Amino acid sequence: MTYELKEYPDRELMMMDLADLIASELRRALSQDDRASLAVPGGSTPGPIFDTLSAVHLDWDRVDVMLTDERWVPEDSDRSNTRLLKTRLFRDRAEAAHLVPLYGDTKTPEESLDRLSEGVEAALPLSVVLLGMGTDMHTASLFPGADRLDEALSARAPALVAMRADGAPEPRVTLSARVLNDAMSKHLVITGAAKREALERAAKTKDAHAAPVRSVLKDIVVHWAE
Ligand SMILES: O=C(O)[C@H](O)[C@@H](O)[C@H](O)[C@H](O)COP(=O)(O)O
Repeated sequence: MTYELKEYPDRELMMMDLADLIASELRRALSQDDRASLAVPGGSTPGPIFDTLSAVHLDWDRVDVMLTDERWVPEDSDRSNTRLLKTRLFRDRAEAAHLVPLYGDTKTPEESLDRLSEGVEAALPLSVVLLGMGTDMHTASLFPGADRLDEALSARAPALVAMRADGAPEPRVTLSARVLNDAMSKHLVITGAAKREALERAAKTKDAHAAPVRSVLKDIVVHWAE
């Protein structure tokens, strides 16, 4: 595994540094192309990164932003990653960015998948991807034992895959490993001893099905703070 580990003295500093780093990578992408794209995780970790990022000077109206994965819950649910994105990132200067939706108001993700996939594909390849990880070694919604994990990890995977897993309380949609790995720049943000230990375990595991985060650990920078 070729991941680079960057350790920070504390979480606050890490979140601010990461926001600056993402902003400078987006600026570089915008200097080379008309548009740039950013994929970010939901969950409880990235909120402070979004807070800083939302205030940075950037041609946000030329940036497409999407989630790495979404939980199939309505947007007014506390568990909605879209809601997190809208309240923490899409404000201040970043309000001008274009949201690529990963949720549609249908009963199942499958009913919205074609439409959502079109939007995602139009914004590829990703300029920058930021990923999160769980202690069960999932990243995005690539969960160990998930029903469509094979498809999502395959070299010819579609951009977006609907996913159900014992470790996830609701159905999900997730970017596939192929799309995540095609990004120009990849980052993983983790905090605490348990996630660091899980990352080290994943790197040693041969089987990406047991440790799906392994599938994105090549050419990635892992950012860690206690
Ligand atoms: O919707 C989600 O759950 C995420 O996108 C997921 O992949 C997340 O990044 C990890 O589960 C870590 O979550 P925490 O940051 O809450 O630990």
